[in-house]
Amino acid sequence: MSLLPVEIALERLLSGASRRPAETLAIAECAGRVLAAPLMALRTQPPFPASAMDGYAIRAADVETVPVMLTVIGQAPAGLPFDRVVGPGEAVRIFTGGVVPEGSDTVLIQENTRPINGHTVEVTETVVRGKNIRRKGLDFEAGESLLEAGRVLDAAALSLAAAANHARLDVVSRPLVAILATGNELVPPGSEVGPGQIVASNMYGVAAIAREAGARVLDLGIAADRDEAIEAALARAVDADADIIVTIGGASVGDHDLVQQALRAHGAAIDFWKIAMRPGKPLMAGMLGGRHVLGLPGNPVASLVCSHVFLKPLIARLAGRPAPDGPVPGFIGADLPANDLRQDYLRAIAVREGGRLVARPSPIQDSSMLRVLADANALIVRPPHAPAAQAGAPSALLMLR
Ligand SMILES: Nc1nc2c(c(=O)[nH]1)N[C@H]1C(S)=C(S)[C@@H](COP(=O)(O)OP(=O)(O)OC[C@H]3O[C@@H](n4cnc5c(N)ncnc54)[C@H](O)[C@@H]3O)O[C@H]1N2
Ligand code: MOO
Repeated sequence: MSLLPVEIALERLLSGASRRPAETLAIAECAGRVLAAPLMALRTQPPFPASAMDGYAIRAADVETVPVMLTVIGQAPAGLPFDRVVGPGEAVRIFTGGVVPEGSDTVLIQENTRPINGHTVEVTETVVRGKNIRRKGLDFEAGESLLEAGRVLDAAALSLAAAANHARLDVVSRPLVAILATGNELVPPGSEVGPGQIVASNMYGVAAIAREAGARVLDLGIAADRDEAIEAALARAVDADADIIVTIGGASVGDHDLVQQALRAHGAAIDFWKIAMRPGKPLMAGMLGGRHVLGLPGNPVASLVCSHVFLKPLIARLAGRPAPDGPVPGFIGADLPANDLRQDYLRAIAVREGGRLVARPSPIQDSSMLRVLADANALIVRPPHAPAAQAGAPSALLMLR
């Protein structure tokens, strides 16, 4: 049986994925969202020559020789411009953010002056012309492009957008990921668990990965291993206009693995099934009327590893976000046997040792073991047919946290 290499599967998955349309939101709602269009400045900042310090607006020529007395002719606090021209021998008391009045060319910090009375100030230090003035447009000019489309709206980007006078922003709308668990044996967490039953756990981890990647999530609950049950859940996903339908379980070859059959019956075209990876071999992908379908294997670790490797980049593509971080270079902390045809994702604990990131794999790599995955902070990525390797050998590491 031929298994599709991970890279080719990912390429095929992403080749059919494009960015969702934009929506306009109040700026207060935009933290962490992605700009859908370049952002232009609606105003100039600062909009006037502004004082950077508390002190006096003066003419530099007047203080070439110090000490010298100047006549204080008024005040310019922030928000209240002084409306007369500063002449020779004159000063205006100014505060940080105040408009530098016409006629003055410099702001002298108040620490270098000594007020004599309300109308006279003694200047004790000379100052370079232009000092402590933020020129008009120092930060940006009206009409300038400030942020690129695709920029994730972090703290600085949001404040910049607000400073440029945008109350609403065009952002990429978030994809909706509908998640369906399948299996007769599954019961929700907190249930009385009967004989042979298993607590459904995967949905929570998959949903967390989806949200973190920038998606909204619709929980379709648990469907029994019956065509009608699975199809009814698929119909709900279509009604909700999900961009990605994720199924969990029923992806393999057993008599009760009905997901692929139900998907086809519902009109889905399956693009690929079975990947050269461990865990995650039975992963399938396809399209259902313009929606992406990702069939994750049921084994808990397989479903989460596949979500990191496939679901995250797919969501990023739809959400207009940069591709998630790929593996980083590191080293293995234990001897590893030669690998077979499946790319391995070994659960490991990576630590920094003398500037090197060294990952020690868990001795048991069973794809049912969530505790091992929760303890791990990295996956050692071993390519297909990698030869046996000794502790200290380099290896790619996909960091989980
Ligand atoms: N003859 C073969 N058998 C299997 C193969 C194979 O190639 N040939 N592949 C194995 C691999 S690899 C995997 S992975 C599993 C996955 O198969 P399914 O996707 O069909 O998963 P299920 O059979 O439905 O479940 C497997 C396992 O996981 C538990 N499970 C399922 N859903 C959840 C959930 N939402 N939360 C928690 N646990 C879940 C389920 O109870 C089973 O124990 O197939 C191998 N078999
Ligand atoms: O590869 Mo399956 O994905 O867990 O055992």
